[in-house]
Amino acid sequence: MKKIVIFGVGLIGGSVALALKKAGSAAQIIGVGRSTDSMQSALDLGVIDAACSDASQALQYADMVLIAAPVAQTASILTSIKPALAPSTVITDAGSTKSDVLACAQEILGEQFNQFVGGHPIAGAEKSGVTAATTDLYRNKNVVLTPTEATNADAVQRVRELWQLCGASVTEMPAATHDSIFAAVSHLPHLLAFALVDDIASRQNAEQLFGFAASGFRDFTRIAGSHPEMWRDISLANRTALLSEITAYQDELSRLKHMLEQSDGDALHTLFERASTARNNWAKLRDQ
Ligand SMILES: NC(=O)c1ccc[n+]([C@@H]2O[C@H](COP(=O)([O-])OP(=O)(O)OC[C@H]3O[C@@H](n4cnc5c(N)ncnc54)[C@H](O)[C@@H]3O)[C@@H](O)[C@H]2O)c1
Ligand SMILES: O=C(O)C(=O)C[C@]1(C(=O)O)C=C[C@@H](O)C=C1
Repeated sequence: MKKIVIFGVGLIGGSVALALKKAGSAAQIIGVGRSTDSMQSALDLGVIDAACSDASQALQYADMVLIAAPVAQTASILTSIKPALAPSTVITDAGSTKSDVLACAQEILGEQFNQFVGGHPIAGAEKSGVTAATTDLYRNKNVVLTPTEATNADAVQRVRELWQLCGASVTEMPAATHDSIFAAVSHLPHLLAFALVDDIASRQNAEQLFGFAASGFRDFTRIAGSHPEMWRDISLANRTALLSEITAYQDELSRLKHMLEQSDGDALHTLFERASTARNNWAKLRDQ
């Protein structure tokens, strides 16, 4: 790869750039951003080789385009790319939702939709911006690709190689499967953390409550410090799957509430034991 253009040089896009540099890739890395300040930071930190404010100019001789901006920005970015998109350029993205991104790519790219490979690195943080980017963010992490029947196999292979160069393992699945999985294990947990912190913060004695909150609260709510725009976009894009997950969680809470109302210690113990075993098994497998 000789040239990659990254739209959105924040935590995710910046970490791809740093990982490519660490892997010794000779690719020229061009950043296209929304704010001149963040592009200047990306240049100052040596994350990108050059910043460009004109999409057509940035795309000249590009082998690959990576969109790493909030998912609701996908349409305007693809629209800006389309007039200058050569048949040999592969476009991919890092968005946390996939059905919306693919629908948007199909509509905007038309016949060139076969050059688009949906992607999602399953790695991140509650921090955002290029200053949070790290070289090893993707090392030993999963990346999901969501090619369709229309997707060019060579394009998929090139995106696979990009993430492998960043140290990740690549899996493929349909976009709808992706969105239902991540509604359950990523999007719902973020909403729960935001909701809990918002509830505590809006109480009259919030200062007192926060004053005594400790590591349990910190672990449960770390992700409530995440980027509001990013999570607004994810929530709306994956609204249907997320609504089902909220209902399932409300049902579980209702069962728990009933056990408490009945002072049913056996039922509570059984539930906690089941959850504790599942959580510990998951952590063991993950840390292997
Ligand atoms: N943060 C995570 O944990 C995580 C993990 C996996 C995937 N993602 C996905 O990756 C994408 C980027 O997230 P992030 O955490 O890097 O966010 P970020 O806020 O750190 O970076 C996003 C960057 O995109 C820029 N941007 C916004 N609109 C743009 C536009 N129209 N054109 C060009 N640049 C634009 C912003 O200025 C910012 O620099 C999102 O789609 C998110 O869903 C995030
Ligand atoms: O570690 C975090 O802070 C994250 O939220 C990362 C996380 C997640 O695991 O839910 C968040 C969103 C992404 O799309 C992928 C990963």
